[in-house]
Amino acid sequence: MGGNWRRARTSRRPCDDPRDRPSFRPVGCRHGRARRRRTGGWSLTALTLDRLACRRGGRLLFTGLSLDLRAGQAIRITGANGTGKSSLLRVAAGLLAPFGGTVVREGRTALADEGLALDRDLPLADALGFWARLDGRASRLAPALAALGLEALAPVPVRMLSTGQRKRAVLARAVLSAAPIWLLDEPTNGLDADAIALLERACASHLEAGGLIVAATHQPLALPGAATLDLTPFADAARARTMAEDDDD
Ligand SMILES: Nc1ncnc2c1ncn2[C@@H]1O[C@H](COP(=O)(O)OP(=O)(O)OP(=O)(O)O)[C@@H](O)[C@H]1O
Repeated sequence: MGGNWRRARTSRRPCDDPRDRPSFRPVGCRHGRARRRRTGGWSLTALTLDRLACRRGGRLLFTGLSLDLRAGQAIRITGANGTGKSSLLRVAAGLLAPFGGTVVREGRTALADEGLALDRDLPLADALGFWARLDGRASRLAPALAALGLEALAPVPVRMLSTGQRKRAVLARAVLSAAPIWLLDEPTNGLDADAIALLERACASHLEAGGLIVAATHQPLALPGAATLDLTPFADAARARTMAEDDDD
């Protein structure tokens, strides 16, 4: 996952199609700017996707997706396999260039996906500690391990972790990162009920502190004040656009 963790950068690219108009704004929630000021968290946190289109493998996956998230807000992204949820997160993280539209990130970004990026031969605490030191967050290692119930696994080599334990380690990195923007790709994959409860608590704390969360998930995930965005209509719009362009040829 080392390649998936990036300092915030702002990318702007003109939308190539003014027809891409539908927008989605999550409802405001009680975790807002006032709370961020109270917690003394990040100075500015926002993620704005404007008329985003994504193309992969020569195929337009979705188009016309707009989203504006501020401090304390969260959204769940749903949609059938292959609609482009993971791709959307990669575009939002700045790892994949949008085909159309713009992405503006205000704040550092942590993408927690299937990648692990922890030294497999190190004990978990040392492997996570490597990143914690890089981020100047060594003192937060123990709380991050505790947040995902990993204390007992601290001395266990990463290669010996189970699927769910590895997923918890990935999520612990998000907690440890101090990045206000969390992009979580199928965060509940492999987690048992207790671990999901811990994840939900960690997410609630993050929002309370003025962070924001985008979670692509097929599973229920309780996120305070979160709306749900179904990617299907945006994938349908992409299909319709592709068909119209084919007809024009
Ligand atoms: N590196 C890549 N190169 C080309 N095409 C890709 C690449 N990665 C993904 N795709 C394609 O993009 C489409 C969307 O994939 P993506 O993983 O974003 O969907 P998803 O909605 O997250 O799916 P799932 O629910 O199965 O996780 C798929 O058809 C996939 O084959």
